[in-house]
Amino acid sequence: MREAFVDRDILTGDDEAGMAALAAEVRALTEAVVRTGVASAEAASVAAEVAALTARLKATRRVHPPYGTVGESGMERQIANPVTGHLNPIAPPVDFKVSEEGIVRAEFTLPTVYEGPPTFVHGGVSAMIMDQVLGMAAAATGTAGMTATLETRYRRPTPLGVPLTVEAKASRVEGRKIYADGTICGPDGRVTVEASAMFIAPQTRPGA
Ligand SMILES: CCCCCCCCCCCCCCCC(=O)SCCNC(=O)CCNC(=O)[C@H](O)C(C)(C)COP(=O)(O)OP(=O)(O)OC[C@H]1O[C@@H](n2cnc3c(N)ncnc32)[C@H](O)[C@@H]1OP(=O)(O)O
Repeated sequence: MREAFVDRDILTGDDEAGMAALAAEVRALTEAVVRTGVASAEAASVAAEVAALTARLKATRRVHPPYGTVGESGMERQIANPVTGHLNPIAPPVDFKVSEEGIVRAEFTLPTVYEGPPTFVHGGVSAMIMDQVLGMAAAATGTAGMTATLETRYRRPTPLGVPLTVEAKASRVEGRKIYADGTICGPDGRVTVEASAMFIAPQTRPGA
């Protein structure tokens, strides 16, 4: 456990930018895959090319995904995070800002690859984004924790392909427990998802 938190390569500058550019292309590839109308022979041909590219990347392999340098808020180092990580092709990615008041906020748009019900965002994807924003709001209190509970209330379907806003703030800290609430809103400002979570700070901070 300790090793997983500590032994990380740190990427900076051109190295981080180069990997982020690769992830962006793979993200575009993923969206192209779910929407392509090419015939099966062309799909098979592309699959062979992608397999060759995968083999090139696997030629050198890190034990764990790398970290970036710690940014202003101290939350940006997980550059392979599945919500915020610019190095992770499955991350939208969502770029959060943390205000001095501890409000964590972002605007983002989700493409077709995140579809659940037709034309709408998959509920599990919304929950993942809420877990992240609520966890960051908890961490903004100065005490980061592991998600112990996460309750999502889906008020309306969340549309794909249009600008959404997500926002969260911690409501209280009770010993090792940090409580936070947040929302996702559609372009009309109406709430589509509400969520509340409780985080528990580890007894011994991982890596400490
Ligand atoms: C500015 C700073 C920069 C920092 C920079 C980094 C920040 C960057 C932010 C990233 C944001 C990422 C956001 C995603 C975060 C995940 O996704 S975490 C992954 C999902 N969560 C997990 O895997 C957690 C798995 N569970 C566990 O590891 C352990 O059960 C926990 C949650 C750590 C608690 O274990 P524990 O410390 O042994 O807890 P324990 O001592 O038994 O109980 C303590 C208290 O909590 C209660 N409790 C324990 N578990 C639960 C539960 N599940 N439900 C309700 N109550 C519970 C107990 O009843 C007890 O209550 P009291 O008796 O004290 O009233």
